[in-house]
Amino acid sequence: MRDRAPPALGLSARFRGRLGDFRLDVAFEAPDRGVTALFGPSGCGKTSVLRAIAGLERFAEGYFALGGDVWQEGAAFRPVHRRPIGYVFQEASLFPHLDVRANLDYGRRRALRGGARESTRFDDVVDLLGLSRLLARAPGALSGGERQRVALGRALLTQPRLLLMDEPLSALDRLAKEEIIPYLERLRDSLGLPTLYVSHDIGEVERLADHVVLMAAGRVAAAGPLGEIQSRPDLPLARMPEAAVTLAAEVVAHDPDYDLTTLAAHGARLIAPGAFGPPGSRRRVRIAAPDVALVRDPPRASSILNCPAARVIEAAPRGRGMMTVVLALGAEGEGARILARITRRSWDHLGLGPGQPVFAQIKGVALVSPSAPGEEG
Ligand SMILES: Nc1ncnc2c1ncn2[C@@H]1O[C@H](COP(=O)(O)OP(=O)(O)OP(=O)(O)O)[C@@H](O)[C@H]1O
Repeated sequence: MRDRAPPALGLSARFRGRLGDFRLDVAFEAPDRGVTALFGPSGCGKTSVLRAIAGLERFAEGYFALGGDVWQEGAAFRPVHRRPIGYVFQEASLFPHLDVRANLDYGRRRALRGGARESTRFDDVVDLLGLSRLLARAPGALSGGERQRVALGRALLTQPRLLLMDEPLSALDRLAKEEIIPYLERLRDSLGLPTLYVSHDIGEVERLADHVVLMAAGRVAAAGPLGEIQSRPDLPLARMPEAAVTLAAEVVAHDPDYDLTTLAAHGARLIAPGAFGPPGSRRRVRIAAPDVALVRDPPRASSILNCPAARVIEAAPRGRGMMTVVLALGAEGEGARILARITRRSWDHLGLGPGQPVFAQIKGVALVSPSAPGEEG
């Protein structure tokens, strides 16, 4: 009998070993839905973890299970061709002699021949990724962003149970990135396919990830829901100059006269400029730490539209003169966490400390996903 608990229903990974001089020693769990970002600086081992999960790399010690299905444990090792994964790389490697339709169909036929059940249908993938106008084109006649959408479609049609994406946007310019991200968001929101997404771009992580595995030097520094990892002052995200927290919010109403939308986040109602869809639409908003000021009493007149009640949870010094303050929204601090970046002098003058009720003057509430996927082609 092994003295290990039965595998959790999510995704569970543990790899330990060497690649040349590099030592990898990681263990993490993630939900079996949504996007989990593997985030960390260049060379910290993100790609090696993906390759290990795909079965392309075999470390001295390894364990991997998804939804109770164990792919690797001890001497047991399921070979790469028997792992139900879709792999999307930095650069799409499409067959140049096949048109887009045949490229997409290639993955689908192979999976079905291998006995996979067709749970992701061709037409649905074409629709989801806006590929219908591209089907007759040769890969050489596609833009970089279009090629990546086709590569993604091909990966989805292999009927994977896990999608692995290794910096899929890093070879694209900014405009092409902006074009493709809404498709990735749509995929995340409509398929529910567990996805491991490697990136060292915090902007991509803020937009796409639900969960984050923060890596450094071959190890896992922390893992958890995005908002939790962003708002922990002991972790590097909260220490970055552009530290921010992304919150899940629901559209409550749009005021057409002023073109302002009211959103309900956990613990506060927030107002943001623009129209974000009908009431009930779920959106992500981003609040940057340097955009948040703290006041003890609600201001009587201010141009700042958002000043929700909050409680101070904790604070950490940033350099000699600044503080990063963690707040919980809501009069009792029952809501989501956000960060404020204030001077140490303000911290002292306001007599702030853990548990203190405050009002958070939020200068900017930005929608993280401003646009729906564009027209196809
Ligand atoms: N086959 C190998 N032999 C020796 N060293 C390797 C091998 N593969 C990767 N490495 C080293 O392992 C370390 C981790 O590489 P890895 O590609 O996993 O990092 P990463 O976080 O994905 O980096 P990047 O963001 O730059 O892609 C690097 O120092 C790399 O040089």
